[in-house]
Amino acid sequence: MDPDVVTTQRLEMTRLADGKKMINHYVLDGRIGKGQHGQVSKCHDHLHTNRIFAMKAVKRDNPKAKRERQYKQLRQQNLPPRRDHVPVVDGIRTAEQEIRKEIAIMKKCRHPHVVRLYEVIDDRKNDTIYMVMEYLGGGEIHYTNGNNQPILTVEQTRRIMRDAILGLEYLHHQGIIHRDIKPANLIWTSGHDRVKIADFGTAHFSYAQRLSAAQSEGQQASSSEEDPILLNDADLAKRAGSPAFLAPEIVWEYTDGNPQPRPPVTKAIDIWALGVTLYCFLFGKTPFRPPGTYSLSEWTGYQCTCNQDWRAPSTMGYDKVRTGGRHPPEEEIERGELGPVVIHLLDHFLKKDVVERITLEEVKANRWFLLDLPNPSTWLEITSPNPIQVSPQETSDAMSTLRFRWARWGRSRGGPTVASTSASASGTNTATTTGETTPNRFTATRLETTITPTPPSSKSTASGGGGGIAKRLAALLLRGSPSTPTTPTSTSPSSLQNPSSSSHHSSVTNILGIRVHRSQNALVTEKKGERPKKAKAKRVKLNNRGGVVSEPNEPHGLRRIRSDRDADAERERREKKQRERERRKRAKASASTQPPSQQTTLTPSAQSKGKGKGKGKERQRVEGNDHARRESPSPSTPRPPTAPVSIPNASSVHAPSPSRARSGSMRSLATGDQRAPSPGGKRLTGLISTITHWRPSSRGSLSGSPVEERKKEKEKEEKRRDPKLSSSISSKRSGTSESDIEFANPYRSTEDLTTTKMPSEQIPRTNSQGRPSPSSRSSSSAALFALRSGSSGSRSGSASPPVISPTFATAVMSGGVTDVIPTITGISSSIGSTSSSSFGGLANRRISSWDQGATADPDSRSLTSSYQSDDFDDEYDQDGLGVSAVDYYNYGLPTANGSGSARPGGGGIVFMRDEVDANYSGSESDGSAERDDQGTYEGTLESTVEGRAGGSRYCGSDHRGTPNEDDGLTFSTKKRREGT
Ligand SMILES: Nc1ncnc2c1ncn2[C@@H]1O[C@H](COP(=O)(O)OP(=O)(O)OP(=O)(O)O)[C@@H](O)[C@H]1O
Repeated sequence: MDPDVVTTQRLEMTRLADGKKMINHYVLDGRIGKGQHGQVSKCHDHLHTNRIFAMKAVKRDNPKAKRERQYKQLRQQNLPPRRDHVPVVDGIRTAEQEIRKEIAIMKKCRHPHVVRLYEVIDDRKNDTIYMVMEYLGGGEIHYTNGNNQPILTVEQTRRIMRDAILGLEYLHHQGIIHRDIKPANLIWTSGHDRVKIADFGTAHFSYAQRLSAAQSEGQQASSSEEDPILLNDADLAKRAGSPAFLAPEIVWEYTDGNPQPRPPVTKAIDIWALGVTLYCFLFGKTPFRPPGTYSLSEWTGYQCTCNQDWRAPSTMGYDKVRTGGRHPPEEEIERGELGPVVIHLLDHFLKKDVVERITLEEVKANRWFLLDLPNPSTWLEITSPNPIQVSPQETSDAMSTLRFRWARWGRSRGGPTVASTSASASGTNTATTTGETTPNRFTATRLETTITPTPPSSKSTASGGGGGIAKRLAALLLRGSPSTPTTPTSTSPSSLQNPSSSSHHSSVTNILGIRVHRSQNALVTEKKGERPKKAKAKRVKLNNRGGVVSEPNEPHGLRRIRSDRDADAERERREKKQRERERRKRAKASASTQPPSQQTTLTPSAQSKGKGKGKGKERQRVEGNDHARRESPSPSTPRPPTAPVSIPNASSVHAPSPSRARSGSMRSLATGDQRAPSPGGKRLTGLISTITHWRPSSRGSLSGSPVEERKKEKEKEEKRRDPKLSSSISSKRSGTSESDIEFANPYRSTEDLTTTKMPSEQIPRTNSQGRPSPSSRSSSSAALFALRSGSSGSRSGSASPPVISPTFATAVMSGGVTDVIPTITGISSSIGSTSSSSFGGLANRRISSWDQGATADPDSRSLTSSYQSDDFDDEYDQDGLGVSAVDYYNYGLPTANGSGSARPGGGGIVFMRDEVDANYSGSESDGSAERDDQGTYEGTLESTVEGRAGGSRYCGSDHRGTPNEDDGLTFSTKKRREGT
């Protein structure tokens, strides 16, 4: 309900000196239209003469409407013919009832393509009700020259139709069925730059539809008290509208043979009417009339509507575009020839079978409608009244829930900037074990922006809401008919590097949903509690190996959030690991006798020291690049052996990222570069889902590797020292431990899912020090998080916050949205690295596919195996906050200059990223790279985000919630730990 609609119960009528009539403060400037229910006058505010309105005056007891009702009763006896554009209204309703219904419906509407109601002057002492509306100076759309020839070009038709579709989509989303869509009710604005839907005299409010739409939004449908005069859905079957535009299901009784049962009357009647309108625009006449007739009886018209096919003249539009006939050849449609494509679309508009009729979603995605749009996917998303959402129920079996709040990351870190985020994007994941830069092997695709045809025979749901998830996804992912498949295009380098570019936003906007996943490209971590000196030594060591050192200002340090699932399993793993660790300690003690040359390392890792689980988490402080540079590797420093990895078809597969840090790894959120401040600092709520599921399979994957060799040596040593222990080890090894599991390489079987090869120029380079660029330090668990603000997104205003969309995740994983995350290396890589394997898994709602993605590739296995399951930073965990920073990317309408985005209170996408301190050498001071990271991490988690948007485009926040006045968005996380 538009709260801005004023109801005035006092009417004052004044005659001004110039003879003009003034109603309250509105001075009438003359009549601009007259309809069945009343007349419409132009008027202006007498105090503000530049404020112009349209005032519709409707008599409570409208004699004309009364006559019309009587006339209708006569018509039912098939008596006199009538004009086919004059509305008919079945049912005995008084004029006052009609006008009240119209007012009630208009009060609900606030949309750029729906005429807006400002004020209702309803004085009970007066027999007329006045509706003050926005003034549309362009008048109603004329489409014929009076000789049944079109006067609109095909291009003009498309633009008009696009506006009408948006308006109608909005109405349907509100539960409103217009029932009288026709050219005369589509009115131009003064500049003829926009068309709006008017005349809600016969509109119908469908409780069922509203309910459906509301449910999809997680909102409460308005109560009947709020909508006292709205119709029962049974009224829909009554004939209302203009005869030539009535759908077959409304006049179903005219169908030859009178088939049973009667088809349902739904919002599809508006789509039919829109199809008839389209036909009118294209051909200058209505479609269902016998050839050669200019006027026809209602009965004849209905007969035609129900039983005859429409004809397609050879040309359409004022510009006489060739149509290809009623049934144009398939090849021409597939080729995208304008005429055939439009006829094809019209064919789907005018399906007599309501089930076969096209839906508005499909219409919107039709390539003809998208033709001149600079960015169709953006347009589709931002014009959608119903963003993709998945109910909590839909995700519950895959995820558990954690809530977290936005808080400011304010510790030793400087204010993170988008620039730094951007800078990091050009980097890469780095295989620190080899000391060489490993290119990001992610393949990036973007959602297609080329035009694809409408899916030809999608079913129309009878009373569906604004948009089903599946349909939305289908539209977003496929957006086209099978005959003209979507062609993924590789993301351009620029789109990957510039988050604020328009292309970036264009794709971002195409995805509303939440996807958080854990990447496997963590490199090395620092251990909590480790003394700075040691950390420094580690960094040096890593540098010497060509590793990457984290910057202290790394803004994306979102710490890991513990899943509340698999607690038992996790506990078990911890215990197991503890045992393992103790054993290693012993082994290490014995290994210290070995000459350093024998102590080969593959993956830098660090061994926990002196602390138990939980509290024993170690975290290495990151001190920054400059520091690291000072400690650049000396030429004499030997490089560690290269990990024996081989990646089949490495250039095209989505290689999982290099290894994650074992401990102290953090998760960060990175969102879009800009976000328009939410008005008034509205709270933002959302849900982040994190899928964490790792089976490092390290032993299996590292078979034959130096690490494995080293382990074997250690075990031998242990065996020598402690035969009992070693026997247990060997017996354990003989079993099928998780880490022994060999995973099939999914890339071979899912090559079709890998998309475009990453352009060589995007392959990250090492920096001048021979290290990978700083950006590669951080790996990412990418989280795409749709933030919504305002009433629908606010905690108070919405029954359900935006939720994760597994289907959306699929879109992400399929690479379709990679270009929305151009600058965050980890994110890009993590998405890219898992896209092929995760696609199928997520499509089937199987999160384990993620795990496969992480482990299937030999490279990833060796690297991800360094990831530790219990890598929480206790220092942070104590306060239960797990998120350390967030970057916040807005999506939405590009601003006028095309750079930023301006969607106040709109959405955003959050990328959750695990910070990986790549300088974590993992080696001890003695040079050994101890791997105590052979465990697995499995689990899923889902976090609810609530944020507060203030003003700045980016802000970090202290993970403990310390607000920063300068920051526009703060967040924190409440996470649950388990198993400690
Ligand atoms: N907001 C407006 N701005 C400008 N002109 C308008 C506006 N609303 C209506 N009109 C004009 O007034 C005419 C009649 O308005 P409207 O269709 O609302 O009346 P009606 O009595 O409901 O008509 P109908 O007979 O189609 O039911 C329209 O055809 C249009 O030309």
